[in-house]
Amino acid sequence: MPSRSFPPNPSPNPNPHSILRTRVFFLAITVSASALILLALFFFLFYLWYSLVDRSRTSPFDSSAPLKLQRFSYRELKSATNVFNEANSIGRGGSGTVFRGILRDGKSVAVKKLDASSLQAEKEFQNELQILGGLRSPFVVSLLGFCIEKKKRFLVYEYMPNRSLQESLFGEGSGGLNFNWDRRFEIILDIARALAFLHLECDPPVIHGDIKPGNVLLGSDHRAKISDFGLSRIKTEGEFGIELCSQELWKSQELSGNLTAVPLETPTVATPLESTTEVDFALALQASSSSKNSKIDYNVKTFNLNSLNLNTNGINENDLKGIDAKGKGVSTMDFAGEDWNKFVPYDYELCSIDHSKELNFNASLPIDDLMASTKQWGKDWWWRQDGSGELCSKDYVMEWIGSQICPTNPDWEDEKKNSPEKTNLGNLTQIDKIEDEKKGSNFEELGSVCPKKIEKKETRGGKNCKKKHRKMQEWWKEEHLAEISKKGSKLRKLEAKWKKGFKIPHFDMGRRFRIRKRSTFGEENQNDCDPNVEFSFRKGLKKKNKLSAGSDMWSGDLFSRELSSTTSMRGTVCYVAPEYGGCGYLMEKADIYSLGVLILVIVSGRRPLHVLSSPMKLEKANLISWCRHLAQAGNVLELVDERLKDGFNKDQARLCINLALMCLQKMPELRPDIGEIVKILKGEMDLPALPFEFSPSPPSKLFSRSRRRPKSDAE
Ligand SMILES: Nc1ncnc2c1ncn2[C@@H]1O[C@H](COP(=O)(O)OP(=O)(O)OP(=O)(O)O)[C@@H](O)[C@H]1O
Repeated sequence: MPSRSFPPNPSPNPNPHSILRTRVFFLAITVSASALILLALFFFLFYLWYSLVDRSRTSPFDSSAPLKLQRFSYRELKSATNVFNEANSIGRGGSGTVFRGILRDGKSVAVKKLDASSLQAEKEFQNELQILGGLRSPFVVSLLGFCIEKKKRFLVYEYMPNRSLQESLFGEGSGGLNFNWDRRFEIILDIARALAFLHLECDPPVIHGDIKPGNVLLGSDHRAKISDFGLSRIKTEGEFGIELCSQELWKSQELSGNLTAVPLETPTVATPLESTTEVDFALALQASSSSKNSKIDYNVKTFNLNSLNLNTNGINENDLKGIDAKGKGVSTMDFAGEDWNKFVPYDYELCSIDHSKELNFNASLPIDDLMASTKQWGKDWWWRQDGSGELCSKDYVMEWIGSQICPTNPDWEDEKKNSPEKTNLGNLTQIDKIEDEKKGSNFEELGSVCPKKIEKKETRGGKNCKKKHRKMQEWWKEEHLAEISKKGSKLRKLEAKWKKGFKIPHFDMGRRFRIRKRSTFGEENQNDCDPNVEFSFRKGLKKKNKLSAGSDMWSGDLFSRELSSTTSMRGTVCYVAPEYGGCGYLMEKADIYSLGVLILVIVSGRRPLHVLSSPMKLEKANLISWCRHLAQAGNVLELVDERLKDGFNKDQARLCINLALMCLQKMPELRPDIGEIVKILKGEMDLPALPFEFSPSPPSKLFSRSRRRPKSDAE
């Protein structure tokens, strides 16, 4: 029988070779899969990094731009400016002196020599390099380069032969007369285009933060470019300061019972306000015509110099000694939480507190008490500044008048003799005359000399002084404070609570700011935090006066020019938006507010705050509130510069003024954005309807609050 063959049994012990092969196979798959995953991950991370870097390369952080800045040698700048010869000095700002220079290749440049050992200067230097250094636009002054020589810092700009708008409008031998309407309109459009570039074309957007005539420079063709990015900042992603800010305003309005029905979601395009309850028009006027003088200084983005590619730039790192490694050395603020009681929360109501109390008080006081009360007023200044950042331009005028009401003031007496009209009035401010006669005088002197003279006068004619003082106060009350003197008990309670340390919830997460007056580099005087220390803007003036001799020393704009350069100041008084400082966020709409003021200044040829020689004219002291009154009266064209006579385009002028009013709205959301502004100016878009408070026929109830003289009296 044939034997049955069976298939061979599989070996009970697997072939070790095949096992090895299988293992190697799986290992290879695992390794290659891991490698692939790692590669993919690496690629993803690289892509992420690249896209981030690439994004940061977009304007204004074009990484190549700062590198394009030329590093000048000190020697080169010395020879260009003839060793910084005074004769070549073309201007003086808050942080340094500007010289005209001619480079070896014959090119004209403006060389800004920043004040050594000044934090303000250091901050400006960093900001200009970081922000302006990366910007290229026909509407922005170009930064050509810089120079670092030990502690000295220089910035080199393209030269603008027609200097600043400030000088063109208000400077000695001002070209104001030759500044025709078309040129003014073009300048307004250029400034709007410049802001459009900053807000809309730059990614991330740049907020200038200090739009004013001094920062608008004119080229040989009188086309305008904006300059001075010392206070500017880059808007970082996810910022929503405006909404928060408005919420704060909303809250404060609710608190004071002055409700205006503007939902927080209100679209950016301005719409007429509807009133649900009675609108406190006087308060609105007061608050919106107020100026900001914030001492808060944490918001300005400072540039970390370490982030500069020092090697590429050839900057010696040793040159940068003295700068905080994190770029924070330039910050003047100390967010001290321990001194909360010293700080007051932000509220517009501060500005609307009845000043007549102080006035009445002063009027009935003997002279020495008068001085004491002035001191008291000074304290007020402190707490108004501190935290709230809110100062009213009327307050400035008030304080100024306070210092002027001194019968021994020779200018005042002289002027009285010279002018029968003024003699009758007996108590007029004479800035116009002083402007001519007192150039170079120190504003502080008036404040300090006057009280000394008062002492003498007390024996000679204290009665006289009191009488004049009272007259002045009565007049002032009648003319300017009547509308704000009728505050309800709510407001007074609020004021009382306020002084006791009552705090309104603040959106800035409880941060309060310790304000330090800066003296020299790295040196701060903590005593200045004492709220009992009298803060007067005169201090800033005195400090500044030593350095600068402005033709507008005695003008209304003296406030803005001088204060702008006061240490730890943000923005320029009269130009700075009401929300700036108190809320802490500087947003695009703050620039829009400043643009609104600037438009009015250009159209009217007046400074935003300008005390003139007669009380009738004093009604026009505050350009913004005067403009609002004209709008209510339906006569905005009265604001147009008299020097233009009839040589202006009425439609354009009306458009500009109404547009400015839109920009000057208290609520940032209600202000148009810069894209709309450019379109409106170009005639590509209609101006939205003006809010009802600017319309020619507001409810009669609102008018009843003001005892203002009829327009015919105005001149
Ligand atoms: N590029 C420039 N070309 C011509 N003149 C210039 C240039 N830059 C500045 N100036 C002149 O120098 C003056 C001072 O300029 P600067 O920027 O230092 O100060 P400011 O902007 O007027 O004041 P602040 O710095 O206090 O805001 C200007 O008003 C202008 O007349």
